[in-house]
Formats: sequence, structure tokens, C-alpha cells
Amino acid sequence: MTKHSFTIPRSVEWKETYISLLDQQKLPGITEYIELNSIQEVWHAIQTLKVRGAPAIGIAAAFGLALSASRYGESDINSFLAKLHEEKDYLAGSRPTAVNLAWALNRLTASCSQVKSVNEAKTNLIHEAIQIQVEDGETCRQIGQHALKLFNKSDRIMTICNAGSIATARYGTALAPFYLAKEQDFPLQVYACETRPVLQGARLTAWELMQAGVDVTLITDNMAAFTIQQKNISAIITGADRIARNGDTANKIGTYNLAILAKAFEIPFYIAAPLSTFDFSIDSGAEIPIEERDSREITEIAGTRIAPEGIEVYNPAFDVTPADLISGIVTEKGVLTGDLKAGIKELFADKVR
Ligand SMILES: CSC[C@@H](O)[C@@H](O)C(=O)COP(=O)(O)O
Repeated sequence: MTKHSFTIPRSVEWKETYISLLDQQKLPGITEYIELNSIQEVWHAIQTLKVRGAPAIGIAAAFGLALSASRYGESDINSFLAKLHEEKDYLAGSRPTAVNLAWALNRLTASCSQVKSVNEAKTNLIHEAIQIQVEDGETCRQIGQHALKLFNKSDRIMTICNAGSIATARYGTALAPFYLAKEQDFPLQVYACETRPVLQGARLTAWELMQAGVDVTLITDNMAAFTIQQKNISAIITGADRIARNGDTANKIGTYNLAILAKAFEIPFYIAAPLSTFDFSIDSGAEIPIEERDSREITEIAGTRIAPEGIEVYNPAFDVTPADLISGIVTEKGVLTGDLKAGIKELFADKVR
């Protein structure tokens, strides 16, 4: 038993006949679990950010597909698998950027590649979805252990968005070192960017780190440069939604700004992500699909209009940080530094084209 154990609620829970989901849209004011009973409800929950963060999206989708398939009436395995693939494609379309979504769904269909009966397939799907969630918790802890070694006692670290416990099975990716630091009485201070337009930093990172007793200070996104200078920030760490073969990394909009600032201030800029966030099918970040979201995320704050009617809006949810601005990528296998393209190639040696 560690000295400090934290009790951040799980974002997704498998309940056999439904999925229980922490509604991240309502946080921090209301901690509410909703029941998802159909594949359409899972699609909608992902699309509307009730569940968000690359690994958590993958976990929710995996449970959604397993739940839906458990109710298929088909007795013929080929018709069952045809329907499974159709629903997999449907769920994969709920959000385009985080590759963990397709990765988790592919794992589910792969778990049925050798099955002989519908019952066997239904059992495998549920088992695989549970396994994805269990593995992700362990993976995130390993990421945290590797990331923590990058920091010194009393460092002040900046982050953006929420790559925390509720964005994963547990611990998070970029926030995992802060949980482990807390467990080990290793003092660190976190500066969280609020993360416009939908404020994952202010609503979620601030909330979950405070719950865990982590020393966290909230700033608006446009305070980043001044804060790095005034507060002597020693490093920046963020999560990722998709990493290309050359190390270019898509993450929440504003991440690229921070990477440029890190270079200007000569401090390290780290990405923390599991291997499931790497997309070996693409050579560079130019091939990453960037989600554009509803203009009201920008023209409104909490339902109140703040911009003139009729204004043109550009609302990309993610940006791509070029590999040459990234000092290191922390995975469950360790920290990649130097030539990221070569490091990634070695990490995925079995998948090299
Ligand atoms: C461990 S979560 C990693 C990323 O998914 C996270 O940093 C991020 O950008 C999330 O964006 P969101 O739009 O909230 O799903």
C-alpha cells in the first residue's frame, strides 16, 4: 500500500448489461455517471466529449462494440462478423484524430479472427475489451515511472488539456508522473493551461489533480510564455492523440504553441503516450486527420454567446507538433530521445514496412 492512494473515479466501467460512463462534460461541478445502453449512445458520448482523451475513447468504444455484439441475434458466425465490422466502422467514425479508437476496435475484431461460434465471439469480445482497460492502467503507470525520472524535486512543469486518469484507464499519460510523485512524496508543481475552447485543463486537469492533492496552478493559454519565464518552468509534458512514424505528434490544439515556447526558452518538451497512440501507417504528421469541431465551442462559453452572430470561425481540435521540437517521447517502454524516427522504427521493429 503506498502512502498516498488517490481515488479519482474511473471514466468507463463495464457493467455486463450496460456501460457506466463518468460524464466529463459535467465536470467539475457535477460528478455524474450515465448509463450507455447502445452503440449509438456510445458513438454520441464520444462525439460530444462525455468521454474524451485518446485511451479512454478506445476503451469506451471497445466496451460499446462488445456490448452491442453481445445482443446480436445472428446465429451464423459469418453474418455475426459482418455486422461486427459494420458497427466497428460506425464507432471508428465518432472522432477522427485519436488513433487509439481504431486501435482498440481492431483489437476487438482481431480477437474474433479464429472463432468458430457466435458464443465464442461474444465471450472473446468482452474479454478483449476488459483486457484493453486493464493493460492501459498498467501501461500508464509505467509511463509515469519513466516520465518521473525526467524531473527533479521541486520542478515546475507545464501541461495542456487533460492527459490524466479520466482520459485513460488510470493515472493518465502526461499526468501519470504527478500521481507517482505524489505517491513517493516527490514534490513537483504543475502549471495547467486552461485549454480553450472546451477547457479540459481548467475543468478536468485542475479537478483531478486537486482531488489527488497534487500541487496544481491554473493559467489561461495566453499566459504560457510569461509563466514559463516568471515561474521558472523547467519542462513541458503533454499527451498525444496520434504519433506518426517520424515522431510528428498530434495533440490538443495549443500543444504546438507550447513546443515552440519550450524551444525559445530552451526547456525540454516531452510527449507521453502509450504504444497504442503510434500510427505506423503514416510517415508524417501531414497525414494525420485533424478534427474540426462545432463553431459554438468558440463563439459560446458555457452556453453564453461571446462573439458576434455570423462571425467566421476556424476550430481545429488538434495541432501537429513537428518531431524536431520534441525532446522526448515517453512510452511504457521508456523514453525515446534523439532521432525519434529511428527510435520509433526500433520500437516497432516487427511492423517495419
Ligand atoms: C491521455 S489523453 C491524450 C490526448 O488524447 C489528450 O492530450 C487530448 O488531446 C485530448 O483531447 P480531447 O479533445 O479532450 O479528447
